[in-house]
Amino acid sequence: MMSPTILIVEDEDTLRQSLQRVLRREGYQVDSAATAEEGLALCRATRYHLIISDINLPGMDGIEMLARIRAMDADAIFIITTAYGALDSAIGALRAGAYDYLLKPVKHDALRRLVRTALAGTADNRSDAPTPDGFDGMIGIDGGLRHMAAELRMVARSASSNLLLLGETGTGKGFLARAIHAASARATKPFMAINCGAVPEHLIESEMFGHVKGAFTGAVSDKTGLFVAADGGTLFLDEIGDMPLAMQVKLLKVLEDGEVRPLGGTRGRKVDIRVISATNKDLTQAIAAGTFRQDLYYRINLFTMSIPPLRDRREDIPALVAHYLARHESGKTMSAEALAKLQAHGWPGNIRELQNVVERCALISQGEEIEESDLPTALRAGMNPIDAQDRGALSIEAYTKKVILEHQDRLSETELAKMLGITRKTLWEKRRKWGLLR
Ligand SMILES: Nc1ncnc2c1ncn2[C@@H]1O[C@H](COP(=O)(O)OP(=O)(O)OP(=O)(O)O)[C@@H](O)[C@H]1O
Repeated sequence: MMSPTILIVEDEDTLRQSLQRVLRREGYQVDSAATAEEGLALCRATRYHLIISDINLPGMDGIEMLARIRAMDADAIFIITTAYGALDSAIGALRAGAYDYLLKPVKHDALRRLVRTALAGTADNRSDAPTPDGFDGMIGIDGGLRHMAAELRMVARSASSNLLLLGETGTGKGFLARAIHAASARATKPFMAINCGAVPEHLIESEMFGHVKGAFTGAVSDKTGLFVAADGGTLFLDEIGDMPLAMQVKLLKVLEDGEVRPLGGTRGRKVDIRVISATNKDLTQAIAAGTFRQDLYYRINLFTMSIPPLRDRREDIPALVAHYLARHESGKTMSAEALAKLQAHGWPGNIRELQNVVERCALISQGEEIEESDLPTALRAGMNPIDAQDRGALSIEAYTKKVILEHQDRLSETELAKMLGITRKTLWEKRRKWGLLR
């Protein structure tokens, strides 16, 4: 079998030569060019499987060259090299169809690995067969998440860019992180997760980086940290906004160096990790308030994706309900009236809340069909209605008044107070102020 052909376009002589040497040693046929114009000329004569190019070149830049080569050969795979400070242009390259990017200074290990993954299955028989798409079965990918579909595929393809997922609680940030991992070239390697808000501060460091025996009281044996356990794969940092500042500094250092050292250990270890972080906090506000480091923020969010709350993707509710009912294996279905109620609900707890409601209904309903009367009281009573989202337009006071007037006939004072998130005493005081005492 003919070995794959690679073209390197790099204006820095020593770098170009070293990249060429590393890849030749791997058995590839490698040509090189010092400018985009020269690279284009070579591409007219030879079809390369893979092109590795710097973005910043004298004359025509790497992205322009990418577009021109693409026009001649739609199958060529591009890897872009870029300095950390110019990551924006790497994102531009990914959007223009580059397979992935490598940060300068290019690490030989990372280069070998990425080239191998990029060429896997393409060597010598570049086919038109579509690659399997890890998102095909995901609920909402053709519905309320369809605006994210293209971006998701791009993010999965670029297996090394760190990603930040934003969304309210229960919108599926953890679910999406897993899906992205599973659809990426890292799929055969581990996916590890940690909730930065749930692990006590003094344990986070050893959870993430591990420790050696005797590092602190209670460290009775060596412990492997998540970074090492996830090597080659994906690390999911949930609630990153809750990470203590001291830990943020340490995390930043690991992300910069690609090396972790266990607590009490003397030697570092290289790791290759994609970090997917998630938060329901406004990190820019946290940065302004001094509780989140800006430099870490830049490291973790090469890409940002916002997952819409369930109330903004009501079209997905029937499919989600069907999914959770099928999983319950009771054969029960949801009546049209009950489904209508579910679609009118505001779902402050998003998909997780929906899942709980459906599972509970499947358990308690008597008949084959889940009726409106099987739904939780709060939901039937129209608490947290979908139009609660309009409250943003009202002042809190006006909203509170509206809720009291709308619901006081069928709710007790305790239920009303709970719905408004205030105490009964506060509710009474507001009633008195507005002359609404019962
Ligand atoms: N597209 C989807 N299809 C099916 N189930 C989903 C989908 N998205 C999320 N879920 C389910 O919804 C539940 C909540 O998702 P997940 O735990 O990922 O939310 P989250 O945003 O990470 O929440 P939190 O911020 O509270 O940790 C999970 O049980 C998950 O399996």
